[in-house]
Amino acid sequence: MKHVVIAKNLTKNFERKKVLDNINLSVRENEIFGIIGPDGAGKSTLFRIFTTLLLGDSGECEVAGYNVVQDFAKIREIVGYMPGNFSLYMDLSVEENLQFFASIFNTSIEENYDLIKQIYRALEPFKNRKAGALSGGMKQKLALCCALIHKPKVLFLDEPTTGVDAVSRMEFWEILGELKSQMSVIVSTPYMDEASLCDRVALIFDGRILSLDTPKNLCESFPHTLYEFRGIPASALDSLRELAGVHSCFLFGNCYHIVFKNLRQSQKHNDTNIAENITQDSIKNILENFDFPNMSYKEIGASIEDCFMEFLQ
Ligand SMILES: Nc1ncnc2c1ncn2[C@@H]1O[C@H](COP(=O)(O)OP(=O)(O)OP(=O)(O)O)[C@@H](O)[C@H]1O
Repeated sequence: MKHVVIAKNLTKNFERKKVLDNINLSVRENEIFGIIGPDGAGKSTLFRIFTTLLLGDSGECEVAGYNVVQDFAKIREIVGYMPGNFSLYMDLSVEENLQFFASIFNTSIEENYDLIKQIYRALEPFKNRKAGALSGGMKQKLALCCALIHKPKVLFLDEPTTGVDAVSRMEFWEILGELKSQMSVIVSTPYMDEASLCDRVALIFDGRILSLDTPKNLCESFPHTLYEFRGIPASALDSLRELAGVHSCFLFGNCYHIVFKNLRQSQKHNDTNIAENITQDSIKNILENFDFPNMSYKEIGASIEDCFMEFLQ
C-alpha cells in the first residue's frame, strides 16, 4: 500500500515545551485522514512541518516520497494547504484571490477549472465581492478553491470547519468526499463528530497520538460497557463522579455517559454474572442517591468522543 505522508518519531519543542512528542503516522493514497484533537494539541504545528513551513527538531517526515527538509521546494509545488485562518487577501475580490493563488503556481483558473467548478459555482455570483465581505462558509469555499487551484497531490486542511455553520460544515465534508478520488486529504478538526467522516483518524492530545485507526475500529475497541443516563441535571456531575462504582462520568449535551468500575469487556465475557451484579449495584446506587423522577438509562455504543475521554483517564 502506498503512503503519501509519513512521520517517523517526529518531535518539536517550542522553548522548553514539547509540542509534538514522538509522532508516528502514515497517510494512504486517496484517503481522508483526520487529525482530531482539542485546541493546543499540536495539529497546526504538525501541518506546518508537513507543508515545509516549520522544521521538526528530530525524526523524519516525507510527503509524496519527498523529504520535508531536503526536498521542500518540490513539496511546496505539489501540496495544497489551507491554514486555520483561511489566509485569504480580504481586500481582494473572490476572483482576484483565485487568480493570485493560480499565478503563484504558474497556472490559471481556466487550466484547472474542472477541479474547482463544483465549489466555485456557489461563489461565482459574488466573484467581484471582496473576500472580507463573504460569509464564513463562503470564505471557507474560496480558501479551498485557492488551495486546489494548482491540482495538488496532497491536500492539507487545518481546521477548515472551525467557526463555520453546521450546514456549511456538512457541505464541506461532502466536497471532501468527492475530492478524495483525486488526491489524499489530511484534515484537522477539534470537532469529534467529524471523525466519523474520515477514513482513518489519529486522536491527538498534548502533542501525542493517543490512538490511530478507522473511526469504526476505535469505537468498537472501547473497553467498557457504556451507559447513557437522561433526566439528571448538569449540576449533579461532581456528585455522580464521587459515587462508589463510577469509573468515569461525562456530560454529553443533556445526558450523562457513565462507565462503571470493574466492567471491562474481558471481565464481562469471562464472568458475565459478576460484572452484571456490579453494574446493577452501581445503578441502584445512583437511583437511590438521586431523586430525579424523569431519570432513565440505557446501554449505548461508544462514540469517538467517548474513546477520546477514555484515553485521557
Ligand atoms: N511559534 C510558537 N511559539 C511558541 N509556542 C507555540 C508556537 N506555535 C504553537 N505553540 C504552542 O504549541 C502548542 C500547540 O499549538 P498548535 O497551534 O500546534 O495546536 P493546535 O492543535 O493547532 O491548536 P489551535 O487550534 O489552538 O491552534 C500550543 O501550546 C501553542 O501555544
